[in-house]
Amino acid sequence: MSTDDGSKKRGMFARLFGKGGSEPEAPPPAPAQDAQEAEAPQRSWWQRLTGGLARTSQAISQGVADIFTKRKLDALTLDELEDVLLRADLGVGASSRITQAVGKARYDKDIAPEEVRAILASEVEAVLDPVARPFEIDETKKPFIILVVGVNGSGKTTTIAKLASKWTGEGKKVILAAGDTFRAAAVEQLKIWGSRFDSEVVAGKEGADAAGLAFDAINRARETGADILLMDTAGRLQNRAELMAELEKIVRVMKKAEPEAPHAVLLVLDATVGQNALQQVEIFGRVAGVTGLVMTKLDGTARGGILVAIAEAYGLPIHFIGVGEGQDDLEPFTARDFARAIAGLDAEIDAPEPAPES
Ligand SMILES: Nc1nc2c(ncn2[C@@H]2O[C@H](COP(=O)(O)OP(=O)(O)OP(=O)(O)O)[C@@H](O)[C@H]2O)c(=O)[nH]1
Repeated sequence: MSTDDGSKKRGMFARLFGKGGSEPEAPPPAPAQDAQEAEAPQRSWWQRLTGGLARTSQAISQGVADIFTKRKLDALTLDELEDVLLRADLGVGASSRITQAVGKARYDKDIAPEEVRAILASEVEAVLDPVARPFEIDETKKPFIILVVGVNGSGKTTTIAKLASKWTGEGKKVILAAGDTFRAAAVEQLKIWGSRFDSEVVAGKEGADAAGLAFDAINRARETGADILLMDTAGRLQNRAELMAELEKIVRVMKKAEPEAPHAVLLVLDATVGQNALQQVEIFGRVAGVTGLVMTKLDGTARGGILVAIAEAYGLPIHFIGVGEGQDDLEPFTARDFARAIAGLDAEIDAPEPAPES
């Protein structure tokens, strides 16, 4: 790992747990829950969500306002609307459907930008609703084994820390497996998190075989009666065949320890990579049998519509979204909130009934 990566990770660690400037080696002084409470943000989830999605919603709202203020709804304005939606990465299918729905509502008449945004929200919600699935842990499977995969820097380790913190807070016994065996610092970091959540961390030597580690971690989780095993993996580019073959091997070897393992495979996607995320879903899905998605860094992009394009293309469950680096910035995904947030609506306004066809 480069020094830059190291300081970036330490920065993330400090922000997550309020330990400004702490090195990974520092002894953990306070339980994560206390640190979290001490730092408890005053903002509600809705405020964090709308704040995180502000770049996307501003781009859409501004685009819609520029098109529809004092102009009639016609073929030209509809084309312009479709462009705004495509630029926000909503994808061809959703953008054209939304545009058609808006056209149907008021063709050749004036339409207020707010009405356009309300129609947009209801169309986006319809696409997302079938994929917005809470992440379920099957308690009959003990340990419940979760493999976390994704490209470098997508937010896997952060997501693991946030999930482990949440589940240990709910009284579950969680074991972490430091499958990023290439980076000593990643292993160190998981160990520190583990001590904060009172979770054992199974780690091998630097450069150890990640598949062997997965096998050991499953057995260790069994021996200790853990409820959940969260397995980190090294970041890998989806177009690097040898790294993807290694991931395949991890899954294969896991099945030797537990035929049904992994019970869940979470693909962590960085929203800022745009359309490349679609290819990641395709390839990780094929190699690792992804069961659900976590989309991070929606706060870092004006193209948060990518989530809609992914939902439409793959129909995979979306379990969590990340809208910031803080511990509270990862939340279960809900279609309605997301749709309203990117359309720049507040939570209460409902979409107008479409006008009857003439
Ligand atoms: N703004 C923002 N940053 C995030 C979010 N989630 C993660 N990050 C940051 O993204 C960076 C990379 O996150 P990691 O968790 O280290 O990513 P990783 O996938 O484990 O990376 P590798 O181990 O290199 O593969 C860190 O600086 C995190 O703080 C998010 O939702 N929003």
